[in-house]
Amino acid sequence: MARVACSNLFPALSLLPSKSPSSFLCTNPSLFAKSSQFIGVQGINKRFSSSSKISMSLKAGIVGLPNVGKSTLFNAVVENGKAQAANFPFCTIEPNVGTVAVPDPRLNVLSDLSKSQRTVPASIEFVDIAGLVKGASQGEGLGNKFLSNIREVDSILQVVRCFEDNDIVHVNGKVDPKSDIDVINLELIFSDLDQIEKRLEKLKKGKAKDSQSKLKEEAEKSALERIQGALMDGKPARYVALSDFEKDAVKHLCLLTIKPVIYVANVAELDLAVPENNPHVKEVRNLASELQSGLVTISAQVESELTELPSEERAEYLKSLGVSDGGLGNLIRATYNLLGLRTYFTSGEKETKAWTILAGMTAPQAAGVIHSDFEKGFIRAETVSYDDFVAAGSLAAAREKGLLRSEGKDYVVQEGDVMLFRFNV
Ligand SMILES: Nc1ncnc2c1ncn2[C@@H]1O[C@H](COP(=O)(O)OP(=O)(O)OP(=O)(O)O)[C@@H](O)[C@H]1O
Ligand SMILES: [Mg+2]
Repeated sequence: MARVACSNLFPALSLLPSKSPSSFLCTNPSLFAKSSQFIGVQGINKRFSSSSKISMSLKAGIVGLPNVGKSTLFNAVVENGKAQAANFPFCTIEPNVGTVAVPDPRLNVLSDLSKSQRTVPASIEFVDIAGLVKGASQGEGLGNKFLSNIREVDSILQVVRCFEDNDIVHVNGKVDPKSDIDVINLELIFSDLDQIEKRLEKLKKGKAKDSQSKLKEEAEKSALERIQGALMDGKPARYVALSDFEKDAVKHLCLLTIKPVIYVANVAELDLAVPENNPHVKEVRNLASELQSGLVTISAQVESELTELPSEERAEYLKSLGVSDGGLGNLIRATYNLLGLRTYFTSGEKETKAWTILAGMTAPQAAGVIHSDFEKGFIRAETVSYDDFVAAGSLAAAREKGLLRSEGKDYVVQEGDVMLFRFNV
């Protein structure tokens, strides 16, 4: 997998021209960015919530029992990741946070066609969280502190130990994915139940000031009662069908079991070529599908060793294990999709860049990801699909062939669109 240095994620900032023309056709958004306001990919979170009223942070939390390989995975996935990873439980206490570039082969194709000076991938954040043990919701191990770290992420990557190694301590004495998954899920359920109980107590007092708040409180109460029922049956909150209004009403609780999950089967290097030969992996696959969640098989150990090798030796090492790719790229992309994220591109001589949006965002909202002025002054978007861009060879050629569409403010941006925004400032 081609890895991209994280320093690429934060483009050099340039100043807005002091006298801006009233209408721009923007091929290079960073040219029009004010240095104090345009803060690269990381700034996206803020802009979504302020200008588009879409609350989004792009965090995926790495969760699991102690000593299963979470920090090892974090170090492999985050460029220059420096989390302490060692063979003893509760090695991690404070969470480690790092930015991860999302690999996307389309970027280099566009960049080559546009002869771009630089290429900037989309990114997400990974958070390496302390290990969880049975009883955490009652304060065992690192207990509630750990659970509050999970509350802050948007999706969960649950690392499940599938490698046998007598030298690596397993907190419950043996490798048993079903029991490990049950422990984690139960603790998350207990924590949610506790929170819901307290909240329902408060809601009973019914302190809503106006009819709108009253309606919202009623929706919250009804949703929480249904979720409580599911949790009592051992089912996560994400199983409960909620209307958009109800989802919004319960959002402030940041319930742990409402977050989407990917199970990460952490295997020994010898299992990487045919993971299904490992019965533990089969077990995790079955459980993941029962729990309506994704599965990615990876060897955190191999991935971390790969980062230590010079790039020319990496392919050789993977070949010796019978694979061409370790699966880290798959994990990052799966996480990106799990977060409900989509990509559109801008591509010109200066740069080709992948921009992150939420599925369903309109053209002005997508423009607002680049700069809030683009959203406020949005006029039209010139758009071509990735495939049409590649077939035509350039934006100019796509325009000549009539493949470039002029879209208005209601246009819902599609995955892989290559876009130019026309706007007033
Ligand atoms: N696939 C694997 N095969 C063999 N050993 C592994 C594998 N993955 C991780 N390990 C080893 O497991 C040990 C624990 O790893 P790590 O510190 O990453 O766990 P952790 O889940 O972060 O633990 P904690 O919860 O205590 O912070 C390390 O010695 C690491 O080298
Ligand atoms: Mg750790």
